Amino acid sequence: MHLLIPAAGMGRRMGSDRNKLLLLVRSQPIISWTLKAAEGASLISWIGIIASPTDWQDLQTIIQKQKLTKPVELIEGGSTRQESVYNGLLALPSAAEQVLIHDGARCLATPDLFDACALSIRHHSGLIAAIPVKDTIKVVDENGIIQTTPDRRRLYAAQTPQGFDVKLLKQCHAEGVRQGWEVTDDAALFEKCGYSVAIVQGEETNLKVTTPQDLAIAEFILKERE
Ligand SMILES: Nc1ccn([C@@H]2O[C@H](COP(=O)(O)OP(=O)(O)OP(=O)(O)O)[C@@H](O)[C@H]2O)c(=O)n1
Ligand SMILES: C[C@](O)(CO)[C@H](O)COP(=O)(O)O
Repeated sequence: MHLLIPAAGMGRRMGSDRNKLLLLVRSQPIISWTLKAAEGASLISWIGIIASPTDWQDLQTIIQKQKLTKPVELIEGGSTRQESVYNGLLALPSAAEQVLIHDGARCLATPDLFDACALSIRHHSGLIAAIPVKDTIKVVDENGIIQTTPDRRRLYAAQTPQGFDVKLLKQCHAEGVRQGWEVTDDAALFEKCGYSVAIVQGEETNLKVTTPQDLAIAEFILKERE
């Protein structure tokens, strides 16, 4: 199974002056933890890291240090996650029929979660890891006044890995460019094109390291795993 790791973000919400994926958690860059999990997944055979060329040298050093046994390629990122993933899809080896996409910033995902998604893609052309939401969610208007309270039993928080049939996802990205759709995950493009997307049980600890608080939580979770 081919895996694409979007890693070309700026980390604005982290308030960092460099790509947040190069920040250290338990003395290792965030991206190293993500790569370690991908390396540990038995069904992943190829890894593409989508990143800004300014980070390629640092990434090469990290890859070499980790002595990964799986082939790793660097692919140029875009100005949004959506653009970065599309670049990644276009750079996949021609043999790739299905793909998993996993945020570099979700460095706590386990090898088991990658494998569960890789197994499930055999039965679905689109899937995402997701977990039921724990809070009551409110939909508000532009003035911050609550409009509705959706039934929580039908609400899931989207995570990655997300897995797709490569041909279909490429079509959906191309349609997204034509229509000017701006989305925050690949499942949204699949949904907009009318394809169904299944849910694979995600992991509560599979947080996306977005803010300094997340960095502290990731530090704690990784320490607990030692
Ligand atoms: N142009 C972009 C933007 C984001 N990403 C990647 O998409 C994932 C999820 O994005 P997010 O956590 O929002 O990362 P940033 O864009 O770096 O954060 P922010 O929105 O706070 O700037 C990250 O692994 C990030 O590196 C990417 O590959 N290309
Ligand atoms: C793909 C994702 O991680 C699912 O939760 C998320 O949508 C990434 O988007 P972000 O808005 O850039 O955090």
